[in-house]
Amino acid sequence: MSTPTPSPTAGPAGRDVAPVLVRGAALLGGAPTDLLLEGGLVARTGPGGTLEAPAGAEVLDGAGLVALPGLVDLHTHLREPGREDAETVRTGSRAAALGGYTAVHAMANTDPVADTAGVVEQVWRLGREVGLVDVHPVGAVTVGLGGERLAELGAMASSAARVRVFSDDGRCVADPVLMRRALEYVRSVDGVVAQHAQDPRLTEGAQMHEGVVSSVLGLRGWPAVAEEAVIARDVLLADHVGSRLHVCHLSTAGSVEVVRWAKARGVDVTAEVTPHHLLLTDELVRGYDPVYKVNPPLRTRADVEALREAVADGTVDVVATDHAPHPVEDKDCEWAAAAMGMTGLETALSVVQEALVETGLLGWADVARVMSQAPARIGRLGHQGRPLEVGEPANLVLVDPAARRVVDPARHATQGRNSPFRGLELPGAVVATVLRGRPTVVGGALVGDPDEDGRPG
Ligand SMILES: NC(=O)N[C@@H](CC(=O)O)C(=O)O
Repeated sequence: MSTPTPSPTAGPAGRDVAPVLVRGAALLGGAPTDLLLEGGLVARTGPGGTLEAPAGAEVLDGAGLVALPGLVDLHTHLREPGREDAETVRTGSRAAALGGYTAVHAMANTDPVADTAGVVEQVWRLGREVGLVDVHPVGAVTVGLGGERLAELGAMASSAARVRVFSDDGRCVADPVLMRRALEYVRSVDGVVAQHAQDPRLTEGAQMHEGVVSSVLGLRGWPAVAEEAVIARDVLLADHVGSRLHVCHLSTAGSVEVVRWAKARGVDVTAEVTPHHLLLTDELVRGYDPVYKVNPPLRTRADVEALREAVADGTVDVVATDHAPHPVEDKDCEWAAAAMGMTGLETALSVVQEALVETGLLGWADVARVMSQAPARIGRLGHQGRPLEVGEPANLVLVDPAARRVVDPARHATQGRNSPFRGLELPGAVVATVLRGRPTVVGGALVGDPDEDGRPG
């Protein structure tokens, strides 16, 4: 048994919460197991139906449910500070808990940009105040995401927020010299640069994937090579300077090939794919509905198949949401004017079940690997993504794999209504989420989440 690293965001949940007995949930999809959670930790485990509930314990019936470690998102846009009309740390945290997450990485493209210790500490503190998930701010690589000067990476790393993931996401760190310096710099704090791989010159004015559909629609295309060329450059740079690189939202079959080649060569690179790139294709753009407008764009069926295979064979390490909520007025407009981005926190697990579990590509233990363990390891979160064993932090999600539901964004906790899965029937439902021994979601609904007026949720 290893000792978990103390959590930098160990909030109010923990020692002072009542014990919880999870009864008979299939651990990682395996045998029914009882889990007694006490003092924020897994205190005891046993075969299903063998553990007694201590006095005052809350009992969660796990019959028919799968228990996984709490999900960790490596790529969430929470919009606060600056675009609280799109999302806040509170509304995004609610969506995350309902989606089965116990930690999220909040991207830096806020206003002001999270490029100083002050801004990352503000976001981190807001996350603690809400207390539904651990909010780990991502620090910008360059000042103002401007791509010209390195931001205060060291100050953000040594701040209370303990930033380990740095990204200009939404923009690419296009300058190779800056990218090289950033890679060299993060090494000293055991950090990682998460690159949004998009050559800006090859994608000027691009509106969708460059291919048959873009030619038919007459929309400016976004060639696959604009992503693949940057990934190829960056894995070579990371190799050259001996640093850790993470590639955000891989979207093409060619990107998979480049990452596979780099891993075979021993480059310290990890990669993520989004749920939408595992399920949807550019054919959907034919209706000009901006709900399908996203960066990187939806690609072809062949790309979707390659991405699924890449998750199955470990070339892609992580499924990350790229949850990007936008106000209705920024999405309900003509295609060319619409903002790019899709919500994802409340549907990610269901999409992964649909695209990867029901297709036989992943088992539940693999889902735990790509949605919890690997993202926690990449973000250096010692207290998340841990096995559900005695002495480990009690972060977990209970999923009902037999449930089916039609996605209705109006019922989502995120402020964003821009779900590309709306109207689709998807498998699986999050029944309960537990953060450090305290249930945040029970029966598919939030518990103990005070609203803006302080009333219990
Ligand atoms: N993924 C998206 O389509 N949008 C992201 C940033 C981005 O453009 O990557 C957002 O912040 O809205």
